[in-house]
Amino acid sequence: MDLFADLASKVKGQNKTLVFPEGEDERIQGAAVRLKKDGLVIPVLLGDQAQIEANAAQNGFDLTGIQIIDPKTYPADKQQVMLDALVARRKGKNTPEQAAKMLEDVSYFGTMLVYLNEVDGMVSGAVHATGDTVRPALQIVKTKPGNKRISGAFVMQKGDQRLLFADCAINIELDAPTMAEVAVQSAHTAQLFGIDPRVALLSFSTKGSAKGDMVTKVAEATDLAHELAPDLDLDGELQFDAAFVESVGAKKAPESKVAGHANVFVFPDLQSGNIGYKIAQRLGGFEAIGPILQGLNAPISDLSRGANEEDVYKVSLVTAAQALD
Ligand SMILES: CC(C)(COP(=O)(O)OP(=O)(O)OC[C@H]1O[C@@H](n2cnc3c(N)ncnc32)[C@H](O)[C@@H]1OP(=O)(O)O)[C@@H](O)C(=O)NCCC(=O)NCCS
Ligand SMILES: CC(=O)OP(=O)(O)O
Repeated sequence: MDLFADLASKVKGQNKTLVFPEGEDERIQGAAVRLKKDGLVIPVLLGDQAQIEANAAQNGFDLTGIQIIDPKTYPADKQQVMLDALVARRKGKNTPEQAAKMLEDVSYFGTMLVYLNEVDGMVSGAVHATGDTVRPALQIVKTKPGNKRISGAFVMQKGDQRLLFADCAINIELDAPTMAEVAVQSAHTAQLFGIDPRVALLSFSTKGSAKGDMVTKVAEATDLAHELAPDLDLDGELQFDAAFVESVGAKKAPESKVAGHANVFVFPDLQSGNIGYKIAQRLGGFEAIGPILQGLNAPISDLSRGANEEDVYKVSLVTAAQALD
């Protein structure tokens, strides 16, 4: 079954509520209207109510039945609960005055709605940069038990081909333990999307063909990932061609079970990960779904600012499906 048909059948009728802190945006409004109409998600638009309604009217969207939360008119008792919870969560790190200021930012307000279980999840980032979207989640929701760092993956899809790339969104520099953790998280995410994971830890070197600290890091990360998940099909350090192309894998890493057959690609830093997924998307014709946040303790998803309405719709389906777990 098609990936999104599968996700849609899982979330349909489950009444998962997602907050969209960029409620004024046309792409968000268009996706919200469709998600509601299709019975897949209960959308909540967060933002300036008058602006949301004016933009919807201008763009021809009927928001009847879609809840709008305007922080300015949010009930005073609920505002107080939110502030108290944020102050308690950020104790020792932010003052009450700073917490009150943080709540003026819709990304923090939306994240607190998730944290307080007012909604099941959040989708944002069509307007805000990734750092501003995910920082509140890192500070408030934090990592799932057993995870030290969160990371961001993309499911890359073209025809029947489905691959997973990570970390393309979060960790700017990865040390070996973080890269190992991303490898294991990515294998888990791949399984959620019907990919039987064969994980390659990428480098500009294959099995010692080049030397240097960068290469050593990836080799160490591979050993650590093996320790974390001994049963996983996983190998490194591999160049992309050795990981992906069977004939090249056979030449460069003949002993490897993964080389030439990898479908989960773990990049050694964010420069290569973010550039890599955008090249596959814009030159390679792959659809890029994500970034899907891995290791976070609640379903919160970032979008690329280059996202269109369809991307918002699809990332919302992924987020609603994560909320079923
Ligand atoms: C994710 C990011 C915003 C965090 O940066 P930051 O706010 O400077 O991070 P800080 O080191 O100040 O940490 C802020 C909090 O987040 C936590 N944190 C940061 N990175 C984390 C990670 N990968 N996993 C889990 N927690 C993390 C810190 O522990 C800290 O928590 P605390 O305040 O409770 O102590 C930053 O790494 C970033 O900008 N990454 C690149 C995003 C990007 O532009 N991607 C490309 C487009 S998708
Ligand atoms: C994921 C990503 O690259 O996001 P943006 O395009 O918003 O920077």
